[in-house]
Amino acid sequence: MRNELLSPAEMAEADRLAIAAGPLDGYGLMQRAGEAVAAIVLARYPGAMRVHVLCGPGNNGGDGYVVARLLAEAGVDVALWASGEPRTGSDAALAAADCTLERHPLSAFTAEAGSLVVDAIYGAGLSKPLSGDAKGAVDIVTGMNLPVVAIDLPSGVSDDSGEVLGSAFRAVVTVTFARKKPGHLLLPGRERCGEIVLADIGIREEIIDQVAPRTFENRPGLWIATFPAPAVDAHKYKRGHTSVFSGGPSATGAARLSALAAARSGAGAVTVLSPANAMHVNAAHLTSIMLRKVDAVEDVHDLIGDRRPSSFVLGPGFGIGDKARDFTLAMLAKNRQDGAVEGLVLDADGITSFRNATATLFEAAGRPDAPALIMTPHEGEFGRLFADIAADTALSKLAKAREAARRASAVIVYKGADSVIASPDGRAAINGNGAPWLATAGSGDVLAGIIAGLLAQGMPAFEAACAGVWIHAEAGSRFGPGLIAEDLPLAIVPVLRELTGSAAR
Ligand SMILES: NC(=O)C1=CN([C@@H]2O[C@H](COP(=O)(O)OP(=O)(O)OC[C@H]3O[C@@H](n4cnc5c(N)ncnc54)[C@H](O)[C@@H]3O)[C@@H](O)[C@H]2O)[C@H](O)CC1
Ligand SMILES: [K+]
Repeated sequence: MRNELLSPAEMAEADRLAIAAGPLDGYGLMQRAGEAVAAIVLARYPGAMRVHVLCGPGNNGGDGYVVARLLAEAGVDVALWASGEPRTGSDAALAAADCTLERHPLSAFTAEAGSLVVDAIYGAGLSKPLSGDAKGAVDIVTGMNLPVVAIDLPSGVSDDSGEVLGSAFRAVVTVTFARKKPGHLLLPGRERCGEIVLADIGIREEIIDQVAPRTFENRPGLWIATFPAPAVDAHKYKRGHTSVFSGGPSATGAARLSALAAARSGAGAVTVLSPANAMHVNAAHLTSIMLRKVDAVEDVHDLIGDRRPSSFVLGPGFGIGDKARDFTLAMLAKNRQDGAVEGLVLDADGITSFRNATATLFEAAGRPDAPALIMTPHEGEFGRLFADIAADTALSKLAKAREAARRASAVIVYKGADSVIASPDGRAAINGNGAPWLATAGSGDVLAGIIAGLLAQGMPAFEAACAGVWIHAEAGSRFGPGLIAEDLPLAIVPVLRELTGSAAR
């Protein structure tokens, strides 16, 4: 499955390469785009009394002129509303010339109940907040609650960031071309798109390969090739050993949630590392999961020497301070080559502990052969480590995660309803299968555990993080109402079963 997302620049490049390679020229691509949208309208709304096609001045409007012409040719009652004149010689001007329907100014737009709107005002070229006639049309359509089919993107949604510039349509269906764009998945854009239909307009796979996009929709196709399946001769340590640091006596539950999730995700052995004063509390609640006392940094070294855990989780319920920093740096100082530590998932208090010591953390993570560092900040934690990036309003969530990953030499899982996973090598993925049920206490602890469990089984850090986010979201979405974090480790099992089936194929 192809999961690439195209930035506006990459889409323009694909466009240019496709036109250069032929056989379609720019107007040919536009006609294919218009045909795809008209087919959706006819299939989905066969009974629409009237279709209002709203055309802007650019090529998005050009697609709209094609749609208006094709719908009228199919016998639909079409009203055509135009905002601005296409530039002379543009593909949009050709499309407008081929569409002989009477054109009304968008500033005079009115509609009737029972009609449908095709939004072709702005697409990839949106450059500023909607105003004037475009904003007026959004207000009327939204006020009347008319169904909208958006071409490429609902006008007002940025394809780069998913931001709503001023105001935007809320579409029932958005038809986009060649590949989805980040704005289809990032919030609030995702909510404005409705169902997204991807139409093939003749931009071939080789063209996309030439553009070599580095942004992806987070779906199994992105990482299934590295998804672990136990070998026939598996024994427990061969399936990976994950260790999870516990907090003190009154903060042990988070680590156990992580540990359970790591075990469910397939790590053959999992150990909770507990301070001496919390050993009894932890022991009372653990069965298959092992327990070991770890109070000082020497204990961390001993553990790594003796038991060779391949991945760690530090942060959930751990407490903020020197101990978190010392333990983290001790792990990052190990060499991956020795087969010692593959990686560390730093979450919650583990992240916050470095708010005034970011350079030390980033340097340790950037050392060649250091274990992989995966950080899983939500918005607040992200701002603690990357205050300047967080405050930069010119950057999308995608760009923020990417810049943070590069700076920290870490895989960053920037959590939220539209989690972004970014790798220091420049790859990034946007997650789209989340559900509000996942916003529950302890949910993040489970996510950290799943990622660490996958890491322990040899999955590369970026893929493990992507897979962890997707599996966690899928389990939560399928479970639905009533979900609490305790349910999640078991709820991932059916998801894992399906994935293991597809990995074996
Ligand atoms: N890429 C492809 O393969 C294909 C894309 N198609 C369609 O083309 C649009 C992108 O067209 P473009 O002309 O670049 O941009 P727009 O039509 O979105 O915008 C036109 C123009 O409008 C001005 N503008 C933008 N925002 C505002 C605003 N808020 N207020 C006032 N004016 C604004 C600005 O000058 C823009 O340049 C893409 O989305 C597809 O639908 C093809 O037809 C098929 C192939
Ligand atoms: K549009």
